[in-house]
Amino acid sequence: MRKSLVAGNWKLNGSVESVQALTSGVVSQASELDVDVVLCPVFIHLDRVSAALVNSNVTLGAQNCSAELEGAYTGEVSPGMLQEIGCRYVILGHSERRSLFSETDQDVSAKVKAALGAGLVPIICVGETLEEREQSRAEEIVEAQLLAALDGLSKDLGSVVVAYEPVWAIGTGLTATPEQAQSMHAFIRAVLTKVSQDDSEKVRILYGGSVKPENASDLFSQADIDGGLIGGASLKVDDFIAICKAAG
Ligand SMILES: O=C(CO)COP(=O)(O)O
Repeated sequence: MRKSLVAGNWKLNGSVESVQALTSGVVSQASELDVDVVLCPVFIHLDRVSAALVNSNVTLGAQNCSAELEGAYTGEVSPGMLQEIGCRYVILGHSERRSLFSETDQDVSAKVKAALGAGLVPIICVGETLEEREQSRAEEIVEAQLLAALDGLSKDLGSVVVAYEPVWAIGTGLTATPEQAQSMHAFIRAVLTKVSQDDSEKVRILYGGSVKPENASDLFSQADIDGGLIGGASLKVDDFIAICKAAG
């Protein structure tokens, strides 16, 4: 039985004040939740949020990391540094990083390996664009992204989380229907079986893309949807908690 996981990807949002308020709002309501809850602020707020999560059942994640471990890499943050300040998770391969910052499948693969090496759980994001879906290439694209990210990692499959985020559903208000999402999640699980027969059933596959309190229950009731990666709605305490409750 997979425990549900709901992660809030705060993206490039938040001031010192708003991040403190959001964190304490989530922590105060999270104690009753029977799901793994993860908050992913920007790098410079990680330390502050980490301190606020001590003695709570909420865990910390980063939105990206370097594939490099240390050295002359100006502006980078290594997975070991994230682990040291309290991160357990790191989002990798988000479509915004792929499309806006030119991250390739090879970059994602190197980051996944580095994250696992530092003891972090990578949340590996995959998803097709609208054009790719309309060309009936959604499964082909998702399979290629997934196999590249997991290349050589069959022994580590039990230590990763996958997030299916159709690019056309991110921040658009358009959500995949529960049936569309379940169909892709079942396909992803079949691809994971090719990576490791033994561990594919252990992997939590999150759905992301315009998840809201109104659509969360229908999505999370699907057999292969094990929680969500939440953008906009994770910036409002009540909406985020309602989504976490729907996953519980
Ligand atoms: O990109 C997302 C989470 O990583 C989804 O964002 P929205 O929930 O705002 O659509």
